[in-house]
Amino acid sequence: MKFLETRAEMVELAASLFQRGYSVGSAGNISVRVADGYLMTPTNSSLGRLDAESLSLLDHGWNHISGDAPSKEVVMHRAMYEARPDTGAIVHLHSTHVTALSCLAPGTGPLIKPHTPYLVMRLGEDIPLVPYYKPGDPGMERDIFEAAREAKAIILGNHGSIVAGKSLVNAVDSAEELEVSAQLALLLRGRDTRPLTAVEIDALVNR
Ligand SMILES: O=C(O)[C@@H](O)C(=O)COP(=O)(O)O
Ligand SMILES: [Zn+2]
Repeated sequence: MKFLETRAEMVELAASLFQRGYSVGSAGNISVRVADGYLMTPTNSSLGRLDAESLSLLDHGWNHISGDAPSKEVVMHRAMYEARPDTGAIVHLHSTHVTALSCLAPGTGPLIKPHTPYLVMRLGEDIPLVPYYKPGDPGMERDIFEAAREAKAIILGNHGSIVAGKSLVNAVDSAEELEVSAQLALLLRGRDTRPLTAVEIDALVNR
């Protein structure tokens, strides 16, 4: 996809997420891999009101080249691209149900169990949790890298989610699926449920 089309797609999909309540205020950020490096949402920008020409452009070494100053979460995005080299775009959200799950006291099992096939097909069987870091803290780099090697979606303790995709459309679709799965997990909490079996999961993952 050409550079101008990529910028336009970022503005359009970010606005769509915002309009449907997946982000509010200036929460969340998005990056997309481009020929010269990475396009990223500027810090303190609203996903609902991005300006294509103000998007931050960073080179392959994540140095700021043009546009407004990038999101404070450069290190978080960088760690995920490094852990998953096939990543074309990353979406970080504070969507309500994922964030609610991320604030629960740590338990023994996974926050989101594999109850539905679409979750497993899109995001795999396990969604890891990385413990709380202050937003923008470069200290999270190792934890994000390790978690991202195992999964394309991560729950950020007391914060939200970060999701990688091969393309921006793919990352947005997956972030939406994660949010709905978190909502289901909260609805099912404390109930006797039937997660998919190992055989059923295998048939989805290896289909
Ligand atoms: O939660 C935070 O502060 C950041 O992770 C965030 O979502 C928005 O930060 P910027 O992208 O720097 O605006
Ligand atoms: Zn955030």
